[in-house]
Amino acid sequence: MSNTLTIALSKGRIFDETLPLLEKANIIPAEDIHKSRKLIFDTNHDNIKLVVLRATDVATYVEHGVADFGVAGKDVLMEASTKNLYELVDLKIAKCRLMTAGVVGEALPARRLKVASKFTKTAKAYFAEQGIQADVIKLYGAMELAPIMGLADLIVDIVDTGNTLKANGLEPRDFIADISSRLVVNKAAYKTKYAQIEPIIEMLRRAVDNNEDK
Ligand SMILES: Nc1ncnc2c1ncn2[C@@H]1O[C@H](COP(=O)(O)OP(=O)(O)OP(=O)(O)O)[C@@H](O)[C@H]1O
Ligand SMILES: O=P(O)(O)OC[C@H]1O[C@H](OP(=O)(O)OP(=O)(O)O)[C@H](O)[C@@H]1O
Repeated sequence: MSNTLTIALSKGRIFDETLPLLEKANIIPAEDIHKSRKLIFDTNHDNIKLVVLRATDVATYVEHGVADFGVAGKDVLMEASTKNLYELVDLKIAKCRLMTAGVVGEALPARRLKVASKFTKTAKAYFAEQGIQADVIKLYGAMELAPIMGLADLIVDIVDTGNTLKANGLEPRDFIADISSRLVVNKAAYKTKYAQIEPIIEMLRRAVDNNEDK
C-alpha cells in the first residue's frame, strides 16, 4: 500500500484561505502554486502531495479515493455524492450563505416557480421542503442574469456581502444554509492511513481554533 497522502484543493478563494491553515499543520507546497500551470505539487514532506482541481471536482476525487482528503465548500458538498466521505472539520473559511434571490420589489407569480441555480439538488430539496412547486433550471455561472432575462423567477446562489445581487438589481430573499469550507476525508483512507491522517487533522483543528480566538 502506498503511504503517499494526496490532498485535493481548489484554486480561488478557498485555496487562499486554506494555505495558511495547511502551513500551521506544517504542510507547505514546494513551489508557488499560483505561479504554476502544474496540477500536482510536492510539499515539504516526501509523502504528501497536493492536487489542485476545480472546486466542484474536489469531492469527486476524495469520494473515489484517488485523493485521501480535500477541502471543499459545504455548498459543493451538498450537491455531491458523499457516501464514501467523512466531513471531519469545519475549517470556518470562505464563509457565506446560500439564499434565494429575486428582482428587487418583484412579487412572485401565482404559478409553479422557475428557479435557476448551479445548486440544483439543494434548490429542489429546499423548495420541496417548503411545499413550494418549482422547476429548477441548471446553470453553471452568472446566475444573476436569469431573473433579469426572464429565465427564472428566483435564483439560488451564494451571498456574502450582497454586492453581486445589488449590482444586478436583485435582492436576497430566503436563507437556505450557512456555508463554509470543510475538510473531507475518504472513509477507506481514514482507516488505512489513520496514523498519518489523524495528526494532520488534529493540527488543522488547532489552527481553526487559533483563527477563531483572534
Ligand atoms: N462570495 C463568497 N464569499 C465567501 N465564500 C464564497 C463566496 N463565493 C463562493 N464561496 C465559497 O468558495 C467556494 C469556491 O468558490 P470560488 O469562487 O473560488 O470557485 P468557483 O468559481 O465557484 O468554482 P469553479 O469556477 O472552479 O467551479 C464556493 O464553493 C463557496 O463555498
Ligand atoms: O455577495 P457577494 O459578496 O457579492 O458574493 C456573492 C458572489 O460570490 C460568488 O461569486 P465569485 O465572486 O466567486 O465569482 P464566480 O463564482 O462567478 O467565479 C457567488 O457566485 C456570488 O456571485
